[in-house]
Amino acid sequence: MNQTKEQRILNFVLQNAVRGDPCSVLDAIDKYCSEKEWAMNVGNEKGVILDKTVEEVSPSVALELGTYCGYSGVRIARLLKAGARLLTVEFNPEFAAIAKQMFEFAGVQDKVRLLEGPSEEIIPQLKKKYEVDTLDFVFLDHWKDRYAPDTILLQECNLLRKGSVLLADNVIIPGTPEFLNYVRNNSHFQCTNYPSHLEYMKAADAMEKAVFLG
Ligand SMILES: O=C(NCCCCCn1ccnc1)c1cc(-c2ccc(F)cc2)cc(O)c1O
Ligand SMILES: [Mg+2]
Repeated sequence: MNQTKEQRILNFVLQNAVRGDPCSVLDAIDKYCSEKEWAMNVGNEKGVILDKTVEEVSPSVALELGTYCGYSGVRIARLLKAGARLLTVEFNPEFAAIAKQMFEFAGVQDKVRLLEGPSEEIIPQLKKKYEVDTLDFVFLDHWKDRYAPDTILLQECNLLRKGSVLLADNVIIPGTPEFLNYVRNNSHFQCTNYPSHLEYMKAADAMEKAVFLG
């Protein structure tokens, strides 16, 4: 049976990175996806914006929507303080299986909980089933037309508190117009745009930070 691109990425990591070293995992994925096959990881340029935001927030409970191969999950988890945790949501079972192995190889599996399924089903379960009170940090990187409805759903489920930070990938390409309009015209959010580039490409992209004001 032919391998998928995501399996090829994982195999490259298993053969070229160092088990238990998250940075070597990130470097291996970036090397493979810039030299061999493009893939939709947040990448190293936007990854630095993600790092700085996570370090600023120093979240106890973080949520990621859109796990893919686990690149941004490893990126976030490697920066979490002792006892802090990342919940990451992936709809695609093949991607989830790859990401699970990626987290284990990187040695961050104890900090990360991978939740398989549609975000609109999982978000309403976070409080009771996953023992979440409120979310300190949310990284949005899933279907671009789900960013806005899921941001509304997070508020409806009382998962945001004064100061909760949302960081959205791809607000230029593929683009998230509905989300940008929603948070930028909403007095309950304080927004900041971070211009960057599409992962592994020269095309312009950007990230948007939206701080919930309560
Ligand atoms: O579609 C993206 N991500 C969502 C993938 C499916 C999520 C499934 N899921 C997980 C949880 N709930 C649902 C994405 C796309 C691109 C891109 C950019 C240019 C181009 F020409 C082609 C593609 C770049 C990204 O950085 C992206 O993130
Ligand atoms: Mg993305």
